[in-house]
Amino acid sequence: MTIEINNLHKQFGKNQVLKGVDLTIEKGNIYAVLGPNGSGKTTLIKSILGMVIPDKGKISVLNESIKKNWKYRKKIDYLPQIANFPPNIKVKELIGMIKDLRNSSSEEEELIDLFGLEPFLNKKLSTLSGGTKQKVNIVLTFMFDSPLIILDEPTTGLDPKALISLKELIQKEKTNGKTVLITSHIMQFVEEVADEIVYLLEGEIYFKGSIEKLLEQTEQANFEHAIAAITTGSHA
Ligand SMILES: Nc1ncnc2c1ncn2[C@@H]1O[C@H](COP(=O)(O)OP(=O)(O)OP(=O)(O)O)[C@@H](O)[C@H]1O
Repeated sequence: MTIEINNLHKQFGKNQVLKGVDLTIEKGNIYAVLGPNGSGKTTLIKSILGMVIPDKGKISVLNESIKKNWKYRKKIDYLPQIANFPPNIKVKELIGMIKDLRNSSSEEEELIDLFGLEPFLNKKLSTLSGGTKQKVNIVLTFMFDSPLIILDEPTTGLDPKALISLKELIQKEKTNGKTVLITSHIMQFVEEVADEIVYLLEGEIYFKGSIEKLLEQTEQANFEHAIAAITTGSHA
């Protein structure tokens, strides 16, 4: 088991975001964490990363409780939704900096090649387009060799070629036995990469299972409609 979450609660002020989340993430699968805007996907992911401290509940990552334990973070490669890197440094300097910070072995050359980033290595981050910045973020995430990969909205700004490369990269990591957790609002992308759907609604896991099971349960013929059906159904 890669991640085990029991009875997780988190509120911000009066806003109760997570109200008793129970979730098991098994090794070697690709999971999509879905849910409407504001349903708590990022809060859940940040709780797993130790960036949000839960009010109640227990989280174990790779069979270790994460409470008062920071070493487990080294076993996770994380792509944040919005990466705030210093604007004045060059792409290659940023890559070097992250390598020094992580102090782990990395393989970035192949990834730089895959996303066509060579011409940008000597450019400052502030001069890059949104999609190019996201490609740099992807390189920074995938260049290490951690057993757990967490991607928050990884497709943002990517062109079709980069999107295909990202999908191939995710599948390759799965073949290598990695566990991948993804949030995305792009249903076509989710349908193509995810083995399991985890659907958060009103602070709880409303659905967990394969896309086939979701289609059956919602009596819908298509995935995007099935997801929309859950969302509208609950608020009707
Ligand atoms: N640090 C914080 N302080 C106060 N409220 C917060 C904080 N972080 C998140 N929230 C609130 O918690 C709720 C859940 O936010 P979260 O970002 O987890 O949702 P999400 O499902 O990832 O949304 P989206 O699909 O829009 O990215 C929102 O109402 C948000 O305003």
